Amino acid sequence: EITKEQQVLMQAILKAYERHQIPQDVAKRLYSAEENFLLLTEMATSQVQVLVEFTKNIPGFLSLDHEDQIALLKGSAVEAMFLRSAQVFNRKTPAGHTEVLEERIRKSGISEEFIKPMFNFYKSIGELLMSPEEQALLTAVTILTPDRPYVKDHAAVERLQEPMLEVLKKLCTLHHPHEPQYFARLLGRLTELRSLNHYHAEIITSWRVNDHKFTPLLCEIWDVQ
Ligand SMILES: Cc1cccc(C)c1-c1noc(C(C)C)c1COc1ccc(-c2ccc3cc(C(=O)O)ncc3c2)cc1
Repeated sequence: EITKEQQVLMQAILKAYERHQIPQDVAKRLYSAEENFLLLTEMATSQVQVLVEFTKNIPGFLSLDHEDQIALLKGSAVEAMFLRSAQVFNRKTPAGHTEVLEERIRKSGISEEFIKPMFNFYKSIGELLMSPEEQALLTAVTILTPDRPYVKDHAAVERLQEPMLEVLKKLCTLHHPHEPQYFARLLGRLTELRSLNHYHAEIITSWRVNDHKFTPLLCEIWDVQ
């Protein structure tokens, strides 16, 4: 049977225990727009590094004209990163991971008018339920887009992109036998990506107006500063 003094001791301990919760704002700390921007900048910079390595492994890419290689990378970086970050949003990882990324993008100083089309795109990519092969090929097809600004030898880029499109088309038929339109839907996403490019250029400008700093690699690939 618990004695009186044991009761008193227990109450004192319980009271002290309940008091030592960390303050709710720290527990649920919503990162400031500044902190979110810095983390996203770090993610984008590392993503560009990974993207360059991926691109160098696309068969034939390194035999393209060197200036065209740069033009293709600069012209496709944002689109490739939308595709890559979209996989993260739609991957069934423990909820925390995707929520954090979504939360940080929503609270990084991007104006509402751009957030809507961005997340519509993320949702439309998620609905496609692409296989890893389709994701990789779609990214390669995006990078090998012949009509990027400043590309001189269009034909050489087309010769690399065509076999990718052929394989992608076959994969779509294999993976989605009941959806003959699946390949067309995939290519439709590439059109949506182009429009996001324009939005993104405005997002960059508005960040710069608010004196946000980018890393040297991002300045180089996005022609800022
Ligand atoms: C905000 C925005 C949206 C879309 C495209 C761009 C460039 C921007 C954009 N525009 O500007 C910025 C910075 C400079 C503020 C960004 C931020 O870009 C990114 C690019 C990639 C990623 C990202 C995040 C998690 C990943 C996890 C994994 C993995 O677990 O396997 N893999 C790759 C991952 C890549 C996040 C933000």
